Amino acid sequence: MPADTEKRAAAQAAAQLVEDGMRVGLGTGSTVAFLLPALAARGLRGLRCVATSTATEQRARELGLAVESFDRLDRLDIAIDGADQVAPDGWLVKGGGGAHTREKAVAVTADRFVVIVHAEKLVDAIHGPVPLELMRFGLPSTLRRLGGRERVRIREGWPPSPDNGVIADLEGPVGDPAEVAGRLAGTVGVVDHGLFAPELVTEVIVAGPGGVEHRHQ
Ligand SMILES: O=C(CO)[C@H](O)[C@H](O)COP(=O)(O)O
Repeated sequence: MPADTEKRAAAQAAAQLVEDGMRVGLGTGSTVAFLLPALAARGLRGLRCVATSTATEQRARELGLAVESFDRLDRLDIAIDGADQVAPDGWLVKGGGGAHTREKAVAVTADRFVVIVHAEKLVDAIHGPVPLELMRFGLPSTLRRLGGRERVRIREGWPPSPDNGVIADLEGPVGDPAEVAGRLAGTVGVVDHGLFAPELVTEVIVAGPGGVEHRHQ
């Protein structure tokens, strides 16, 4: 199956998990772009959605999905999002689209966090680049404490948007994701990082040449 066919298949499977009246977190990216029409096509009643990026919000609204501010909801029934890497131990890398801080905030709010990927996202072990969101204030200091510019590459052509701070990537091997995630979380100036721990994830839906597989964590 070509990647887009697989992305669509994973997205359609996830759309089936949503029921009338649910509060739904909508992720960001090209796989989620297939989720939004699949969800809209279900014609569910009383959905209340929050979006992890302005791009997702705009597209969801165009499709007639009711998107509200995340300021108004403190619990979600389900959140559905893509990923850049999925490791066998359940660790994820997210943030290829620079939305990982919002995506994590939405994921932790949901009773059920469902990840939708095509088979190429499966990796043997988590590796760099790991997306970062950094405060603009004191950026040189944060970069130095993270290991300098050989270790952290600021994404070119990503000016600060209403959605994000400074988006960068931590390069090189990751080793133990839990250790790296802890170190990044403890680094002043790092808003958040794209490592998602297995405990955050309820289910990964993987679409590959053999069909769609639901992996429960
Ligand atoms: O984390 C993300 C955006 O910040 C995306 O979910 C991730 O990059 C996967 O994107 P795609 O579905 O386009 O491969």
